[in-house]
Amino acid sequence: MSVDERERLVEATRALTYAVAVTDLPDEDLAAVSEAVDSLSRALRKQTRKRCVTESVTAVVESRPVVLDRYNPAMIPLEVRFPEDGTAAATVTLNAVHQGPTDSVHGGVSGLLMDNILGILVQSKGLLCVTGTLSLRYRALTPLDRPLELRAEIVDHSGRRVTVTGWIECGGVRTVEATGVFIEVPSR
Ligand SMILES: CCCCCCCCCCCC(=O)SCCNC(=O)CCNC(=O)[C@H](O)C(C)(C)COP(=O)(O)OP(=O)(O)OC[C@H]1O[C@@H](n2cnc3c(N)ncnc32)[C@H](O)[C@@H]1OP(=O)(O)O
Repeated sequence: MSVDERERLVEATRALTYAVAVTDLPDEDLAAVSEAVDSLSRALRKQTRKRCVTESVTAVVESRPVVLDRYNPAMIPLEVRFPEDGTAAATVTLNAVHQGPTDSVHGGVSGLLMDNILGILVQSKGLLCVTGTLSLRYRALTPLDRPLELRAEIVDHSGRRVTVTGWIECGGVRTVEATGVFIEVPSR
């Protein structure tokens, strides 16, 4: 399968996930849909690989934007830009698939987004790290269906520890603040 066809399949699958999350069809109409979806799963499983397709970490450089999790339909694709001020930035809109119990973005999903943008900023500097500690402060509910602005900046690098802060804003209101301590590891 070519990469473009894979991306098309992943996009279609995300659209299906959204449709499943919000469909209000009566139960009697769902059986046929489930049957069709099961049949698609069987078709795809005829040939599988062990892990999801990902971009190589060493391909992440601050001179060009990168899309994280482009080929994993269960993750949130994040196009990360690296402005000249040395930070990382991304814009993303989430929907009902990622809702928490308060009709807003699930807090764990916000944590995932923060881990990703903080981590990829560190990686873009050529530092191979894993997340050691990630702290989050939820200042306000993060809305669904509206563009969210994500940002990350490195505030300290001492020894193997790289400290990064980041935040999520919506309409100029900061809803989440994060601090991550990333630990340099030997390249595998
Ligand atoms: C397209 C592709 C995109 C690629 C880019 C994608 C970006 C996505 C980002 C997601 C990244 C992840 O989710 S990574 C997955 C989640 N993280 C993990 O699973 C990490 C699991 N933990 C570990 O592997 C380990 O505990 C390590 C590597 C973190 C540390 O073990 P170690 O190597 O033995 O190091 P150790 O000697 O203990 O400590 C080294 C130094 O770090 C400090 N240190 C150690 N742990 C911590 C900690 N949790 N918080 C603070 N500081 C710590 C120590 O005090 C010490 O400081 P000093 O005494 O030297 O001063």
